[in-house]
Amino acid sequence: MAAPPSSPSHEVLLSLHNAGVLREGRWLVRGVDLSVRRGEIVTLIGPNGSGKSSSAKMAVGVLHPSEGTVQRMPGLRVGYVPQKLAVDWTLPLTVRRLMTLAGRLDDAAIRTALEATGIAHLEHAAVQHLSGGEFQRALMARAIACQPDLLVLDEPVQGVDFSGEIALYDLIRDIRQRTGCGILLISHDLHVVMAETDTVICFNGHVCCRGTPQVVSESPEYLRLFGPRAARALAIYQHHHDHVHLPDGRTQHADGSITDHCHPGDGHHHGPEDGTPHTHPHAHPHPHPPAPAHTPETRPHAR
Ligand SMILES: Nc1ncnc2c1ncn2[C@@H]1O[C@H](COP(=O)(O)OP(=O)(O)OP(=O)(O)O)[C@@H](O)[C@H]1O
Repeated sequence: MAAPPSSPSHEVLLSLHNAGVLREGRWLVRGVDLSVRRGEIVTLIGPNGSGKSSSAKMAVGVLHPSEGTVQRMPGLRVGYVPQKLAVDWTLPLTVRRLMTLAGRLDDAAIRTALEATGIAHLEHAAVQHLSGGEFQRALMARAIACQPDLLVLDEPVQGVDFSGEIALYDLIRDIRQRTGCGILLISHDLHVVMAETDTVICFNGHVCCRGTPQVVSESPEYLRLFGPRAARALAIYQHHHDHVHLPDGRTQHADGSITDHCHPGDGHHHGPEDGTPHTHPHAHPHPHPPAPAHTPETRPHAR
């Protein structure tokens, strides 16, 4: 693996060009352009059902694009933490066994990954008895054990309380720092965008907008919504877009027209979806009305 870079390199690990998935006549997501370089953290945000997981699945090859292309660096090693894992919870399963389900790993690789994720003491623990945060660490250990070039993490903080969330983001930052891998991170909560994120891409059935995160502590609105504790560790980004997502899921364009879907090629957009601000009446401090911060009770759990 390459030496850890201090900033993202120019080596592109993965890129999606105008990629989309069509199922039973419906586009799950469409018009996705994104790339991840070695050492770069790219975070996908957006509301439920906006196409983040479908895009990640295209990236790792679980879903094949119905249109567009997905290119991976030859020989790319990918570590993937899916949003859902099909595990039979009635069968005894240790952390060690969980790590080797997907393929052989030698003892040293297992130990190193467990130590890096802070759960070496849980190697022989039953997965069923792990806390939410421990389980996410076990999944992370599994993903990094093969020394991936690219880590794809689909909502890695689900089922984890606030301080656990911060600890997991610290861990992700450390992994990037130590190994220099690229990271594609998915979150549907605006407030969990990592400060270390190089690029944030906002989905809403398509790539809605993208940009660089900005420190949330500078945003009074964000502070009011999520509180100063969140602002200390996390970041937000400024973006511009040329359309409004209506509550019923339709899209109102800058020309006033309303369509069921929104796609870069549908003739309604006035600027490229490449970070260049579109013709736009106003800039939003955040991509969409943010979802309320999860409480432990409302947060979806890994199991
Ligand atoms: N295999 C599938 N077949 C049919 N529809 C699907 C399939 N997978 C996902 N969908 C639909 O595609 C849309 C996008 O789903 P996706 O899981 O990509 O969204 P997401 O942004 O990751 O959402 P969340 O934040 O809730 O995880 C959703 O409406 C979902 O119901």
